Amino acid sequence: MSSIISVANLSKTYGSGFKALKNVNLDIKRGEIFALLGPNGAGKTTLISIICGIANPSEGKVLVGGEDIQTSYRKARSLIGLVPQELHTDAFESVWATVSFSRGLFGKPKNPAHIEKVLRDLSLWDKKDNKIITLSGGMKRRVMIAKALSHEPQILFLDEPTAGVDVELRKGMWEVVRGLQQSGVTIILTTHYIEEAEEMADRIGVINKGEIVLVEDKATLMQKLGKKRLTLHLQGKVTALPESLAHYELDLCDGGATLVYDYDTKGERTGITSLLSDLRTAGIRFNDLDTTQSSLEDIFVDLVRTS
Ligand SMILES: Nc1ncnc2c1ncn2[C@@H]1O[C@H](COP(=O)(O)OP(=O)(O)OP(=O)(O)O)[C@@H](O)[C@H]1O
Repeated sequence: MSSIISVANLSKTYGSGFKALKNVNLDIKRGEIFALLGPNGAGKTTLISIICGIANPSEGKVLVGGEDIQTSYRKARSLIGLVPQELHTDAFESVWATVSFSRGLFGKPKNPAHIEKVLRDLSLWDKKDNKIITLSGGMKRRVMIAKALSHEPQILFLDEPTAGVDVELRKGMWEVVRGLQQSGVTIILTTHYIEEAEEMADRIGVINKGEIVLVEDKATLMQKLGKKRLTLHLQGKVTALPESLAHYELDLCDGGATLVYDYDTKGERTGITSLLSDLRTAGIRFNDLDTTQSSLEDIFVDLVRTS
């Protein structure tokens, strides 16, 4: 997959002297869903604003579809649709007028067939004549996406697309975003919901204190950084573990009814085979066992803490 966005050596120092971005390098592949994760104040909005040409970098370069966002702003910007967190629009306008107006801002000729397609894709067609003020919160968010898609961009930025919406609406939004990807749009989303990144993203980038601390395929990330936990359900309760098992750093839980062993999936050896053999030697038997993989949330918290 080729890069549709290329960010090189990007830094941003605000007038206050605060360094919000420090030498960021990032490539976004055409057609992917990329999730940018980071705690509050990490620099997500600053990064997106620079890529979209809303803010100027202090150093570095951004290419969008091969166009420099500073020297070829109009061309680069026309490739991007930006869905901000808040809807800035006239509450008394109709859905159709609002979305058509957004297209006009990019100097594109009228294309009612495209606007109709966007509204149908977002299940807003039957609301096209409704005033924005009469729409539910979920519909308003979809209007924001429709506005961002009105000028046929190849890239869509979604800044916290599902912040504060209920679980059902969130899942509906995920469907919409997947559909957009299938239609060929590259999607970059910022989110505080780890579950959202886990569910949606092809790749994940983690930003912390203005630095990109990790960019990885989601599946590789989960595998590489994920720890696994083996839980053994013991036949009888055990009050203390023999010295011979000390190096496994086992935890006795549930009043001695279960034994928990954390192991690294990265390691050449998990230690499971020898653990089971040593348990047998120690006379500790179990009825059942299960393993669980650490979630992206565990990985993220670890990364942000240690970086
Ligand atoms: N205009 C500005 N002048 C000075 N500092 C700023 C300005 N805008 C943002 N900052 C600072 O830069 C840092 C990064 O802000 P940014 O909004 O990019 O973070 P974020 O990752 O988007 O956070 P959030 O998740 O809370 O939206 C913050 O510490 C913020 O206070």
